[in-house]
Amino acid sequence: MHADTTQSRKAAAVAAFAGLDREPGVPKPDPILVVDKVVRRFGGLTAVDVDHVEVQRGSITALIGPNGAGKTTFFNQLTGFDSADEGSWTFNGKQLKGMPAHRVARAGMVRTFQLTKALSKLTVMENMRLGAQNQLGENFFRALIPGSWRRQEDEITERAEELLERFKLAAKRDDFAGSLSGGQRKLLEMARALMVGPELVMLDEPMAGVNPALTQSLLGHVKDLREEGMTVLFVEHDMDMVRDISDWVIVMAQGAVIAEGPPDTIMSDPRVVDAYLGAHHDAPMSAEEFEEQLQEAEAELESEIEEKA
Ligand SMILES: Nc1ncnc2c1ncn2[C@@H]1O[C@H](COP(=O)(O)OP(=O)(O)OP(=O)(O)O)[C@@H](O)[C@H]1O
Repeated sequence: MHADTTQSRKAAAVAAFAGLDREPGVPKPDPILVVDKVVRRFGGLTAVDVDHVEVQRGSITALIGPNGAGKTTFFNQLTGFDSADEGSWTFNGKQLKGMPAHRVARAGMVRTFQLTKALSKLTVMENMRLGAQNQLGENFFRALIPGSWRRQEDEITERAEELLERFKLAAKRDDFAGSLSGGQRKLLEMARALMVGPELVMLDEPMAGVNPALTQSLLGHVKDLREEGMTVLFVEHDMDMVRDISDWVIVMAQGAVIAEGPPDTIMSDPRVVDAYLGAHHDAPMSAEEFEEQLQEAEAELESEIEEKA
């Protein structure tokens, strides 16, 4: 990828958000995904209650929020791994509600999954091939045409090999996925999702368990997806990553979208600070805020010591 293309993709993403209201549900200039009134209840608990949200095509959008905010449940609904009780959503203008996961993937929207125990016992290559099969579903008619199944198999292997090369996992091709490091697992999760050539890639905590030495390389891979014209929506607790790579941030709390905005200002939005503090979760503090907190805590400690003395 040439530097000027890289610049223009990033610049286009930034320009698309310039001047937008920082309100939940704000319309985007060219949304690839539009969600309306999606609700998911578990018994008496309303895990997701999203009134309206849009994801801008060609951008990297972060979905953040305290533990239990409903981010994973929302991801599962949009990608057909769980059903919504109410609401609808369109991807490229096409209604997706009720569509099973493999058809959602075929339509161009995929989500990554953290490597499960069962997948850890398969090789890297088997994981890649399975990724394609699961996502594509079975095509019985094609399977009946002599030779076409074989051809499809060869195409899958070829694509898997290209992706493993790109993600620097080619040497690990025949190793068990469970033997990979945290960062390599994340690369495999991303590579698997790309097996179906998606337009929108939804990453589930791409930084979880990654050694700091690999952070930059992983961030680079995520940025590359945008440079290739894909849209990225990711759930992440690592605020450094959110600041570093996202063009726009959507914040969920108690199932609803409570704030949206660019990464440099969203962390100081009082609604966001309240949501994190209310949930007793690590607040996304700036260095200055952290310093302030530290000084307050030290002052409190000193006064306690003085009182006791
Ligand atoms: N299958 C389920 N059955 C019952 N309750 C569920 C189920 N899945 C999720 N929940 C509940 O729904 C709420 C939202 O959970 P969810 O995992 O979507 O939040 P999250 O924002 O992804 O949290 P985290 O950041 O900790 O992963 C939580 O209160 C959770 O306990």
